Amino acid sequence: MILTVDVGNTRIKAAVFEGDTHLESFVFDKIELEKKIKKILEKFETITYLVISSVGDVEKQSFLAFENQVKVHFVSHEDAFPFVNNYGTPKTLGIDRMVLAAGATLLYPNQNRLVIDAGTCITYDFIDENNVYQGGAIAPGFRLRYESLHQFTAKLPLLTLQSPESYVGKSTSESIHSGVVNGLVYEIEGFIDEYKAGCSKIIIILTGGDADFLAKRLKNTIFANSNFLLESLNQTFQYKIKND
Ligand SMILES: Nc1ncnc2c1ncn2[C@@H]1O[C@H](COP(=O)(O)OP(=O)(O)O)[C@@H](O)[C@H]1O
Ligand SMILES: CC(C)(COP(=O)(O)O)[C@@H](O)C(=O)NCCC(=O)O
Ligand SMILES: [K+]
Repeated sequence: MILTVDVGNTRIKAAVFEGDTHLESFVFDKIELEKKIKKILEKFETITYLVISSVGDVEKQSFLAFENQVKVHFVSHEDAFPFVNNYGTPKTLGIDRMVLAAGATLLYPNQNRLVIDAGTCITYDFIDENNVYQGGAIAPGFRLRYESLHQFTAKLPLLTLQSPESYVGKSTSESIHSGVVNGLVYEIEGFIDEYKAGCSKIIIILTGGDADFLAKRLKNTIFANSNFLLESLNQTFQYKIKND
């Protein structure tokens, strides 16, 4: 049994797997990390591995504290990955993006794949039909957009995510919601159209904390799975074990 943990820039997600079976998921903040992991390990006594993908600023020691109970593995650029990496700066490619690309490669073999992860940032990752990771894009996510409008202006209030009534905002609040939500939806649609124009067939996977909110608002029918990173982490680790 494996406990996978994804440390993002907003929050921590974790899931327990037995082989390919996803048993339970958890979401928590950085300050609760050790307490939550301890509880999960108590609940699932047969967990043997703790597998971590981290792009956030959590101390490794918080995980190493469990080394007397389980084997601890931090996914790194040195691990075996099932794709050829054609990124110009492979060492700076986010480990979460590597894991998403690995999951897409293993779960949807030999086809063009675009993974869109809507979290703190919106990341786009393209793996072509020859299993070559080609790159993608990084853009601000919802919260970063709302916060930057407030932070870098004198007059704009800080709002939280809300569906706009229309693309024509009739007040300051409506204008902000339209700009942030419709803007991001149009941006994602634009990228999808661009990728679709560039390849005959492509599978698109949408994940991250805002995947469900976005999926409802996108014209394109795409596969939304908010657990895709954790499932990919499980697949990536199994691949590493077989290929080391
Ligand atoms: N309970 C929640 N707490 C915080 N963010 C949430 C929650 N539910 C949904 N979200 C949305 O998910 C986003 C974070 O997504 P996530 O994929 O967890 O980010 P990251 O991997 O960068 O930490 C937030 O910006 C927010 O819009
Ligand atoms: C782009 C990211 C900040 C996304 O983080 P997230 O939204 O998942 O918290 C992360 O993948 C990262 O730190 N990347 C390094 C730069 C790169 O991928 O090229
Ligand atoms: K992301």
